[in-house]
Order: sequence, then structure tokens, then C-alpha cells
Amino acid sequence: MEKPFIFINSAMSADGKLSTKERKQVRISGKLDFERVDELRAQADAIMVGIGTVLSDDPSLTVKSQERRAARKVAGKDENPARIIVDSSARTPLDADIFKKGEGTRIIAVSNSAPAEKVRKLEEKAVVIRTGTEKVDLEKLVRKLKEMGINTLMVEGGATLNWGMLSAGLVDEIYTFVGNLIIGGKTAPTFTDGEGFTEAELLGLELLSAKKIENGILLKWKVKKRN
Ligand SMILES: NC(=O)C1=CN([C@@H]2O[C@H](COP(=O)(O)OP(=O)(O)OC[C@H]3O[C@@H](n4cnc5c(N)ncnc54)[C@H](O)[C@@H]3O)[C@@H](O)[C@H]2O)C=CC1
Ligand SMILES: Nc1nc(O)c(N)c(N[C@@H]2O[C@H](COP(=O)(O)O)[C@@H](O)[C@H]2O)n1
Repeated sequence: MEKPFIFINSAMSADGKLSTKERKQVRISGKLDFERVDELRAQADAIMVGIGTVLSDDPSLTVKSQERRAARKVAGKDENPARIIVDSSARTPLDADIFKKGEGTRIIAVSNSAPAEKVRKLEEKAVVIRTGTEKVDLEKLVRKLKEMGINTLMVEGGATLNWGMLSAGLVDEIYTFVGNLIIGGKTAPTFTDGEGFTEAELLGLELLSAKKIENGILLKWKVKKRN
């Protein structure tokens, strides 16, 4: 299948959580790790998050460094990569930060069951892609993104979208920054939620590198392809 190169970047606690049991964002990365994430954003053609992340964190997903935005401009690109929300039911607030901050394309991926009136309003602010009946069909979505010229796609969570992308076999590499804190809570989002694999389905990883950054560790993984 023709698809972009897809990688996930997430920051997790030492016990594998992405945020608290109230789904409240926690500062897991330190200054240096946020710099690394900003560089990854600046190099990507698009950044994708799930609607759960938008509703709980309201991220802008912009490139933060002025120098990196300027370098993108010199290379003939928008200051920010395309920002994509996977949002089956078109729940993205019309005043989300992603619409307010920074230049660049916004893409909302909805399913065919998303309410037409809300989709029409989103179309005034973003390119809307419809795939799937009740839930966005991630495989068709990434194929469409490739056709639109997106060759490198950075997925920034959350837990459910990570599962959707991994279980569909769409992810090539993963960066996990493991920070020096414990969050706990059986309902707190983990790096990968969703329904989970059976023993026969487990997804294998190859460790590409491990690097200490401030008081945490950055792990880079390659996802092994299933036969
Ligand atoms: N520490 C970190 O690096 C990050 C932490 N987070 C945290 O993660 C939490 C949000 O995670 P979630 O609630 O799991 O939401 P999520 O951001 O993973 O979005 C999930 C939603 O995506 C939509 N979706 C549509 N089609 C889908 C498909 N085919 N497969 C999977 N999802 C599909 C569904 O509506 C689903 O509810 C927040 O608490 C946020 O703070 C989010 C991003 C990064
Ligand atoms: N890489 C990373 N480290 C942390 O410690 C975090 N808390 C997060 N959170 C995610 O970053 C996004 C915020 O983006 P903007 O600053 O608004 O551009 C948001 O999606 C958080 O969940 N990431």
C-alpha cells in the first residue's frame, strides 16, 4: 500500500501513562525533549492527533521555534506542517486552538456518519476527509494523505489513536520518551489503549536507540512488519 512514512511520538511516565486518570495533560518531557519534539514537527509534512487529545488538551500543534518555522518557509513550505484531527463524529470545537494559531493546512478526518451540519461548519475552517462508516478508516485516510503529498506523518497520540494506527499495521517507527514520574491509575491513558492484542497477535519492535535526556530516556523503536 502507498502510504506516508508514519511515526508516533509520545511522552509517558515511568509506569507507561500518557496523562492522569482525569485525562489531564502532565509535563513529562523536559526542555530538551520538547526541543526534540519541535524538531520532529518541523521536519514532518503533517502532525496527527485523535479527537480525545483535542478535547482534553486543546493543542495548537504548531512548530514553536521561530528559526524552524523560518527554515520551513525558505524550503517553500508553510510555517507549520498540516495539522490533522481524527474525529469520527465531527466533535472538533470550532474554536479549537488548532484553528486559531499559526498558518498551514488543517485537516479533519470524519466518518460518513458525522453530522452533516457540523461537517459543513468544519469545512469552512479545514479540509474535511470522509472515510469509514461509523469510525474513520485509518488505512484509507493515510492512503489519501499520501495522494495529497504527505510523505512523512507524525502521530502525537493519544492512547486510542496510537492503538488504531498500530493495530492497523500503519506505523513504521515509534519514539517514546519515558519521564521520571509515576502517574498511576488503571483508567489513566497508556501509550496504547484500545482493545489490545492477543498473545498470537503481539506486535514486535526492534530497538534502534536509547538515549538519556535530562532525567528521562528516549527510546526509538522500529515496528516489525507482520508477514
Ligand atoms: N503524553 C503524550 O505524549 C500525549 C498524551 N496525550 C493524552 O492522551 C489522552 C487522549 O487519548 P484518548 O482519550 O485515547 O484520545 P485520542 O486522542 O487517541 O483520540 C481518540 C479518538 O480518535 C477517534 N478515532 C476515529 N477513528 C479512529 C480509529 N480508526 N482508531 C482510533 N481512534 C479513532 C475516536 O473518536 C477516538 O475516540 C489525553 O489525556 C492526552 O492528554 C495525548 C497526546 C500525547
Ligand atoms: N512530547 C510531549 N511531552 C509531554 O510532556 C507532553 N505533556 C506532551 N503532550 C502533548 O503535546 C501536545 C501539545 O502541543 P502544543 O504545545 O499545544 O503544540 C498535546 O497534544 C499533548 O498531549 N507531549
